Order: sequence, then C-alpha cells, then structure tokens
Amino acid sequence: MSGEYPLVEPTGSLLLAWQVSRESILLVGAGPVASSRLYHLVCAQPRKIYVVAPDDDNVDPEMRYRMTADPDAGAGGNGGVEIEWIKRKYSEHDHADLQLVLQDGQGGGGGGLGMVLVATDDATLSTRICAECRRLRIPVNVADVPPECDFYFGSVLRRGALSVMVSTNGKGPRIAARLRRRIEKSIPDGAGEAIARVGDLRAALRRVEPGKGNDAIAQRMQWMIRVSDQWSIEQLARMDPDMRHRVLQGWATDSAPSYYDVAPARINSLAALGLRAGRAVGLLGPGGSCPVDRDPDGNVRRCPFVLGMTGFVTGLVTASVAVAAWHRYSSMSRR
Ligand SMILES: C[C@@]1(CC(=O)O)c2cc3[nH]c(cc4nc(cc5[nH]c(cc(n2)[C@H]1CCC(=O)O)[C@@](C)(CC(=O)O)[C@@H]5CCC(=O)O)C(CC(=O)O)=C4CCC(=O)O)c(CCC(=O)O)c3CC(=O)O
Ligand SMILES: NC(=O)C1=CN([C@@H]2O[C@H](COP(=O)(O)OP(=O)(O)OC[C@H]3O[C@@H](n4cnc5c(N)ncnc54)[C@H](O)[C@@H]3O)[C@@H](O)[C@H]2O)C=CC1
Repeated sequence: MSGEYPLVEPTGSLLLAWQVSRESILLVGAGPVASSRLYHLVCAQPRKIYVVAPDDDNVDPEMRYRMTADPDAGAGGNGGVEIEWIKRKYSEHDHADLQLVLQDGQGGGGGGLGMVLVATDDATLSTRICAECRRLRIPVNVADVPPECDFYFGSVLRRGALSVMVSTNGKGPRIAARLRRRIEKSIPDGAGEAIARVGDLRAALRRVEPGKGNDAIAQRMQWMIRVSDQWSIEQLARMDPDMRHRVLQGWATDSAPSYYDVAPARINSLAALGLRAGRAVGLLGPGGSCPVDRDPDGNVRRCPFVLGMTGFVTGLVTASVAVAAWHRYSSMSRR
C-alpha cells in the first residue's frame, strides 16, 4: 500500500513562488552577489527596493546600471520597479536603515518590509543585521551564511512567466547551476510564449464565465484541462487573438477545439496535405489517425507496434524455453 505514495525527502526547504508586489525589500551591499540578488528582485516586481551601499568603486556595473536606470527603461533596466539607493554604509548601531524601510513600507497600503538580503563582505555586520531581523520577525538571507538564512536562493532560469528554480538545499550550489543549465536545454522553444497565451485564454474564459461558485469553477477547470491537453507547447505559442476567440466559442457548445480546428485555413490545408501524404505511404491508419498514440507534444502514449512486438517476442521466448525443456526431458527419459 505505502509503495503507492511518494517517499518523503527530508530536504528542509519549502519551494514557493512568494508574491512580493505589496512588499518593500531591503538589500545591503552592491558587489556582484548583491547585483545578482537585485536582478532576481526586479524580476519579482516588489513594491519598492531599498539598497544600502556606499557609492564607490565596489559597486557592480550591472547593479549601478539598474539602480540608476530611468523608470521607463523597461525590461532592460529596473523593470519599472522603484529602487531607492541609500548611498552610505549600513548603520549597524541603530539599524536606522531597517527602521526607515519598515516605516515607509507600512504606509500607502503597502504590505510592509517583506525581506532583507545581505550581501556584504563584512561578517560581523551580517550577523548583527540577521539578529535584528529575527527580533523583528522579518525573513532574512545572508549570502553564503546558511545559519543566517531564513530562506536560500537557488539557481533560476526564466522564460517569460516560466521560472524554474533548482535548489540543492545548501548542499551543492555549483551543481545546482549545472543542473539548471541542463534543464534549460530541455525546455521547448516557445514555452514562455505558450504560457503567456494560456494566461490570455484563462483570462478571456473568466470574462465569458465570471462565476465564482463551485460549479462555475469546476466547469472552467474541466474545460481548460480538455483544451490544454489537446495543444502542444508549440501550438499554444501560436494561439493569436483570432484563434483564441474561436477556441472560446467551444465553451458555449461544451467542446474543446484543437489547434487544427481553429488554425488559419492555410495551416489546415497543409495539415490535410500531410495527412493525405501520410496515408499514401501507409504511415497512417485508414481514418488518418496514426496507429501510434502520442500526446500533443509528440510523446508516445501507446504504440501498438511496440506492444505487438513485445507480445510476439515474449511468446517466442516462452515457446523456445518450453521446446528446449521438452527436448531435454525426452532425451533424459530415453536414456
Ligand atoms: C545556502 C546558500 C545560501 C544563499 O546564499 O542563499 C548558499 C551558500 C553557500 N554558497 C557557497 C559557495 C558558492 N555559491 C555559489 C553559487 C551560488 N550559490 C547559490 C545559492 C546558495 N549558496 C544557497 C544554497 C543554494 C542551493 O541550495 O543549491 C546560487 C545557487 C544562487 C544565488 O546565490 O543566487 C548561486 C549559483 C547561481 C547560478 O549560477 O545559477 C558558488 C559557485 C560560483 O560562484 O560559481 C560557490 C562556490 C563553490 C562552492 O563552494 O560550492 C558557500 C561556500 C562558502 C565557503 O566555502 O565559505 C556557501 C555556504 C555554505 O555552503 O556553507
Ligand atoms: N551565494 C552566492 O552566490 C555567493 C556568495 N558570496 C558571498 O557574498 C558576499 C558578497 O560577495 P561579493 O558581492 O563578491 O562582495 P564584494 O566585496 O564585491 O562587495 C561587497 C559589497 O558590500 C558593500 N558593503 C561593505 N560594507 C558595507 C556596509 N557596512 N554597509 C553597506 N554596504 C557595505 C561594499 O561596498 C560592496 O558593495 C561575500 O560574503 C561572499 O562570500 C560569494 C560568492 C557566491
């Protein structure tokens, strides 16, 4: 019985996608490590980022660029996130910077100070900031000091709204980066675009059926599952507003249109040509359906040839063993 359920991996970490849009974040330091932290922060789009670090030669060039970028610089700069650079050393005696961010975060409907990240080369300072954060119950990460981390960073890859984080739970950060690069290669082109298009479809569906009751939610979910499972990642990436409109028409008739039901006529005629050619060379079954059952991403779900061959080979082996045993038995009984 217990074998049916996943084994417990006692990793000690809970991987979540923390929503920071209402929170302010304090980052101390401006070297290469702080710079990498800042990049992940602007991607996360918090309410505001405060950076405390002296304006000197130790400031990482990418970090300086993001901190001084025009708010309209868009994705290339600060991603539209407000960054306030407090150009001095962190005041470790009164924690004035922490207090400032705390007070600012509480006003204006903000969710307060969400987290503190420390990336300096001063271990004593880090320990003091960590102690103060824990007293104030603010989650803190001190780069490279696991006992002073309430959460760890991981190796992250991003493709649009898709983020994948590899965590080794503090055991091997460089291996995490290597595995992340491998995973990166296995992600299909257009995955980010496909996710964006699914997001558009789900938002449009909610406009057609805005119900908040359990029945409406269950219906929306069932329909979305049926549609999502029919489209490959590449096909989803190509769902333009016109195709989306036609997919949504399936909602009214409780049908789940496939890519070929809604794709422009040109693509459909190419698909029909492909089907005819496939049938002509005998690759496809009479109805045009391939005898090998694949999911929309091309993974084989069921292959009659393989099943048939496996059965044939198993039968052959069993028969040979039986014949050999019979021969042995009969030659022994003759002796
Ligand atoms: C616990 C954690 C806390 C945290 O910092 O959040 C932590 C801790 C420590 N890192 C150390 C060293 C190195 N860290 C890196 C790189 C990264 N470290 C990252 C995260 C984390 N590092 C968290 C756990 C992550 C996990 O669970 O997998 C990554 C993934 C994310 C990021 O930081 O953004 C980023 C790769 C990003 C990318 O490239 O994609 C390299 C490699 C390099 O620089 O090329 C080295 C040198 C090689 C080596 O030592 O292995 C040391 C030893 C210091 C010493 O020896 O004194 C400690 C302390 C200790 O282990 O005790
Ligand atoms: N987790 C990770 O990925 C890694 C973490 N690290 C660790 O991260 C820390 C930072 O590394 P780097 O960026 O390479 O360091 P760095 O020495 O290049 O930069 C340190 C920064 O902290 C600032 N700073 C120093 N004292 C300060 C104070 N009192 N107040 C405000 N800012 C102050 C400096 O002005 C500088 O901008 C180090 O402890 C390092 O061991 C290093 C490599 C990888």
